[in-house]
Formats: sequence, structure tokens, C-alpha cells
Amino acid sequence: MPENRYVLLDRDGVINRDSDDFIKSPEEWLPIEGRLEAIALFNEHNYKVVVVTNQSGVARGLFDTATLEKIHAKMQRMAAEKGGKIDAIYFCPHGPDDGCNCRKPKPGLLEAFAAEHHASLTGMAVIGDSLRDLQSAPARYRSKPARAAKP
Ligand SMILES: O=P(O)(O)OC[C@@H](O)[C@H]1O[C@@H](OP(=O)(O)O)[C@@H](O)[C@@H](O)[C@@H]1O
Ligand SMILES: [Mg+2]
Ligand SMILES: [Zn+2]
Repeated sequence: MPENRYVLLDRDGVINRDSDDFIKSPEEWLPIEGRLEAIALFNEHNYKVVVVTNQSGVARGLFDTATLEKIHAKMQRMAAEKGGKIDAIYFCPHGPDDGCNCRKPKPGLLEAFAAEHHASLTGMAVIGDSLRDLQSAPARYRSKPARAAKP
């Protein structure tokens, strides 16, 4: 049985529009044109899609995890409407000063994914809209240096 192939996507600014006021509700979650179709395309090419996202809005009291789950249910539903499937979503609910290991650029979200899916992070494709997303893949796993595309 061939090993599953994964692509790890950041959420805000990659799948959906980001906001300086955070994405606090399902209504505020709006896909960026073409990105849900891109998830379906990854699937067509036998890549499973996993989302890894910092959601410090929880620690900041802007929304709770129940609301975050509703946002993610909308994302999953809209992806499915375009023929795409998000296999798993890993999020960090902590704030910048909480000292957790899962807030990107810390590797905790990717390591949790790798452990739960029995997947290797070596050479794993990580797509993000900020450098911290790319830095969340520890250098020992990277085939080339992390850099964010010029805006
Ligand atoms: O891009 P991902 O990881 O999917 O999510 C990032 C967002 O959760 C939020 O990240 C926050 O960064 P701080 O947590 O305040 O540093 C702010 O930039 C918010 O405007 C933004 O919506
Ligand atoms: Mg982002
Ligand atoms: Zn965390």
C-alpha cells in the first residue's frame, strides 16, 4: 500500500481571507477565490490535505473553540461542495505569551499531525502566507530553506 502523501496548509490568508480583526465567526470566514478548488486538485493528485493554524483569538477571548469548530465545519462543507476534502485540522488556541509548543513557528502542530497520521515530515510540503508557517517545519525536515513568497 503506497504511503499517504500530504500537503499542510495554513488557514487564514491561504484558504480564506485573513483579517487584522481575526476571523471570529463562520460569517467572517470567506474562501479566497480558487483555493477550495485547489484543495480538490491536491486530492485529485492523491494528496491528502491537512490544515495547521494559529488561532490565538481563542486565548484573546475573541471566540471560543465551539465557534472555531463551526468555522471549520463551514470550511469543510464548502471544500466538499468543490469536491475537496480536508482530512484533519490542527489549531493552536494559545496566545503569543503562553509558551506553548504548538503556536507556529513552533513545531507542535506538525509533530502532532505526523504522530497521529504516522507520517514523516521530511520534505513535507507546507504552504503558508507568513514565514512562521514555513518555519514551523523544523530545519532538519526541510529539503530547502523556508521563505515566504513576496506579496
Ligand atoms: O494564518 P493562520 O495561522 O491560519 O491564522 C492566523 C490568524 O489566526 C490570526 O493570526 C494573528 O496573529 P497573532 O496570533 O496575533 O500573532 C493575527 O495576525 C490575526 O489578524 C490573524 O487572523
Ligand atoms: Mg496565515
Ligand atoms: Zn499552542
